[in-house]
Amino acid sequence: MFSIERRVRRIWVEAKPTMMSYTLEQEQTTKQILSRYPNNVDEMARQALGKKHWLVLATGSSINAAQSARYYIEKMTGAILDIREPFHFTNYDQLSDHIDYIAGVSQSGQSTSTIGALERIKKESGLPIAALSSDVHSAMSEVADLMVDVGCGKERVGYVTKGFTATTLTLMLAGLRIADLSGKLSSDEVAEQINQFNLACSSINSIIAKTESFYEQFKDELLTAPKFTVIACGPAVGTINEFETKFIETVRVPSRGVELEAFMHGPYLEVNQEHRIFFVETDSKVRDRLIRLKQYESKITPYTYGIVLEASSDPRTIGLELSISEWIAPLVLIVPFQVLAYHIAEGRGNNLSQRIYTDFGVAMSSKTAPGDYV
Ligand SMILES: O=P(O)(O)OC[C@H]1O[C@](O)(CO)[C@@H](O)[C@@H]1O
Repeated sequence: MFSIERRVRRIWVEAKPTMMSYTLEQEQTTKQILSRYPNNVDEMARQALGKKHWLVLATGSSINAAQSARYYIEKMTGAILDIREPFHFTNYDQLSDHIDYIAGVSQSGQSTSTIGALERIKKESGLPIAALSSDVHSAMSEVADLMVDVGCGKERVGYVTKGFTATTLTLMLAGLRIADLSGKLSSDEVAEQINQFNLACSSINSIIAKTESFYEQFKDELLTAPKFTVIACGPAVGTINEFETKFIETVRVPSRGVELEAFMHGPYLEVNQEHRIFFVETDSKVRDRLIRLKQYESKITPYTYGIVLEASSDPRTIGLELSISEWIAPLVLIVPFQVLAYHIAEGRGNNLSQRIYTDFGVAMSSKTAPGDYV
């Protein structure tokens, strides 16, 4: 295989993008988004300044991105983020009086459930509505007061990767800008946050390279897996939800992301010696509990693996060698799972360039228009 740098350079001459070529674009795309701070999120930050209770509506990878950014935004702003599935919200939920800010997130801007939820809110309230998308002229723009460009351009494959990191980063930066404007952070503290984002974005190609060598080493175990489980806690719960989405879309074997403590109340009972379990560790205050669980499960199945932020000498663990907080970590913790999803799927013979169920979005009216896919 060519080096990551050479593969990144080749993307621009390849006619047809793939999930992997978009994965390889992420370092450059996230660096560009970061370089546009604060202008890219300034309007949203001013709109949301002082708001205490956000309702965030999104589905698929977009809700996973919102969950990945949630704790960072909450820490930065002091606001509470109530993140919900829009279809369920529209048909069953009440619009609480406590809500004072609305954010809809749809990378395509074409998910009818997200647009429908925003339409309901517009009809029932005068709450300010921001919509984040990679297409600011998409159907979602008709209902939003403010369109926020997540800055990655259209992603023309069904299994999004760069749209996920771009959305997560844009949301996090909006949180940072609010902290900056409100005076919650000093200019030195803002610079320290930017520095951590820089470290994270600049590490993406090296995370891809590390994951590919991990994959080569454990290929046989990964390709024959009957089931994947990933366990994490805190902000990394957004990561494991996106792992689940990505593996189900591409690898297509049972895959589940489970929050640490939730795993101990039912899911532990199904573990057998064939299960493949990943543990995602950050500098969490409950990290010891995660490590204890990993030790316990490693006695039941030999197929346990780790992802940690620091370096690791354990071959079964991908050490990202990255000094960033657990709040920012979800921006890049997803990258190993994107790379594994692609290689395991292709290795199992799922040709991801061959689209399937192409009539689904139109048949079920889940999108306003057929996907603009290659
Ligand atoms: O972020 P969007 O464009 O609303 O899409 C939500 C989800 O729907 C899909 O497009 C599938 O219909 C996923 O790829 C995506 O994660």
